[in-house]
Amino acid sequence: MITLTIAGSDSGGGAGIQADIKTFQELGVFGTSVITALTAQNTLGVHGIFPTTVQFVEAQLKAVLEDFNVTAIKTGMLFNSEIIECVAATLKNRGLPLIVDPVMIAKGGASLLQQESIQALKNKLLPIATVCTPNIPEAEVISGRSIHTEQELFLAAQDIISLGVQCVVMKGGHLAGDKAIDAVFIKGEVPFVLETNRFETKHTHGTGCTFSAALTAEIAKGKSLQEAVLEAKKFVHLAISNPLNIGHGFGPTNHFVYRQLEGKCDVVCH
Ligand SMILES: Nc1ncnc2c1ncn2[C@@H]1O[C@H](COP(=O)(O)OP(=O)(O)OP(=O)(O)O)[C@@H](O)[C@H]1O
Ligand SMILES: Cc1ncc(COP(=O)(O)O)c(N)n1
Repeated sequence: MITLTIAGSDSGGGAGIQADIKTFQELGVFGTSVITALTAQNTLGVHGIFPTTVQFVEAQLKAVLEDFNVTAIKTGMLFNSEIIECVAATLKNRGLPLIVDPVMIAKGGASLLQQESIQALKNKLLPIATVCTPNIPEAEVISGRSIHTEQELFLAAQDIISLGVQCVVMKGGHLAGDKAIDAVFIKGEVPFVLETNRFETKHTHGTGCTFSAALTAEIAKGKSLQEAVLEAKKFVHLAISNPLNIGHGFGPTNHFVYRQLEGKCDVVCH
């Protein structure tokens, strides 16, 4: 199986392209990449961003797609509307599963998507996406709705589905409480929730990238959306709850442990 990630490079290795490729590797799929920006980044923050030109994003896309039989694609940091439009135009009509992680702001506060690009994300990329995996602040920006109640969460998910997405995973990692709860909405099906204990740690750099990369790998292997989100939740939970404790700030998660523990992890699904 061959997967493609279209995202930014994280020199610190915890998020972005590096997190995606490590996750692909651990889940037994071959990862290819299109780099949309270089970031000078470590566990203390983003110290600089050097975006790729749209021409070179296009060249990378062409090189990968011409040669490899890619089975699933994910996007992460896309940085500007030119890059979003180029990615959308290239992937349109290819009929490949597309997982869009609508990365907007890094945990340390750096902007990874220019404000004026939200419209391109909504109008060009999400209409061709299979799955969208926003956290709550990202879901609020996309839906234009503030989310404080279950009803508002449901309505925001419906708004995103109405853009053309088949499945929305609302990630609850940033919410308070002793559980880490994600709500899964699949078009035409009853929504469900995936729940684990919340692990108390500051080492959650790249959790969203890791989750969406695991989801992409499982979809590439032919799993159903339900099976793929469950496996991705297990992967990210094990990665968070077995921290590596590296770096001086908000450290990366542990991409090795899933295979060591043969994916054994308690996730409640209801
Ligand atoms: N402390 C935690 N313990 C257990 N699971 C967690 C914790 N924090 C996040 N998760 C899980 O990690 C996954 C990613 O969620 P999160 O909300 O952190 O995404 P994100 O905000 O997009 O991440 P990022 O900040 O890396 O972009 C979800 O399945 C979420 O429930
Ligand atoms: C290149 C890149 N992509 C994504 C993130 C988001 O991850 P986080 O929110 O954990 O900082 C990041 N920091 N850098």
